[in-house]
Amino acid sequence: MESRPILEAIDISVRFGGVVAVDGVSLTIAPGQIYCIVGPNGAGKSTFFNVLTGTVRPSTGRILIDGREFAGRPVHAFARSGVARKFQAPSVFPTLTVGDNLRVAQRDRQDERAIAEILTLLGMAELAGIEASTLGHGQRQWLEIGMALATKPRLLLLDEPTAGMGPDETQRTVSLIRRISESAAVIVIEHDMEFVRSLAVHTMVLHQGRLISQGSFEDVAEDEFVRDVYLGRR
Ligand SMILES: Nc1ncnc2c1ncn2[C@@H]1O[C@H](COP(=O)(O)OP(=O)(O)OP(=O)(O)O)[C@@H](O)[C@H]1O
Repeated sequence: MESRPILEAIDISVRFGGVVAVDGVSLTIAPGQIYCIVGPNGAGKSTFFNVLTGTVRPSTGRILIDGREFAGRPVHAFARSGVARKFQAPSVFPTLTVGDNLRVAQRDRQDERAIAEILTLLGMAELAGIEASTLGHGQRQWLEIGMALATKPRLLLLDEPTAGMGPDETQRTVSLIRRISESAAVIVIEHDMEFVRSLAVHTMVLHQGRLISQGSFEDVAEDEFVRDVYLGRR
């Protein structure tokens, strides 16, 4: 049975002056689903994410969370409804311990059990007491994902979570995202096609603001138009 969608983005467009950054894109995501959004630079991926998290108001289109209209509502209303985001830019507090970074990120009363669960999920239970500044790049990225999880999201948006990671860390991130999807839907923007291939989920390709292809990774990778876009022929 199909679960009820958490979020529906319907025919979203975003204009910045003369630039149409997002042009009529729709997406529906239900609990447990994972989507990947790919596309060349300037395709509109980040702007679309900004719409889904409430930081950019769409010029036209509707955002429904649990069936209620959210377009134009403030970013904290999206967060309160369970939409969380890990940014590309670092947000870890380097002088705090790993555990304290997670505690700071918790919105509600401190929940030590939830912290312990997140540390286990991240594979970083042994590192709870160390200063975040001493973490390697991959561990820091995972901690940031953990900080987003500390808000107990129902929908987690990840913007290039494997940027700067080697192949092993990238594969660990694939496993981590699969485990996260047991409790939250996940949408990932990613440039690393090996990651997208491994994750093997519903993939959406944006180009010049438009959704030009979607389906399994294999479907979109074989799409002639998508190949042309990536090879710079369009
Ligand atoms: N605040 C803004 N004001 C004006 N134009 C913007 C703004 N934000 C984005 N744009 C433009 O909108 C288009 C889409 O940009 P966006 O950052 O969403 O693409 P992207 O797919 O995330 O690219 P990248 O992979 O490089 O991050 C680009 O032409 C960009 O220059």
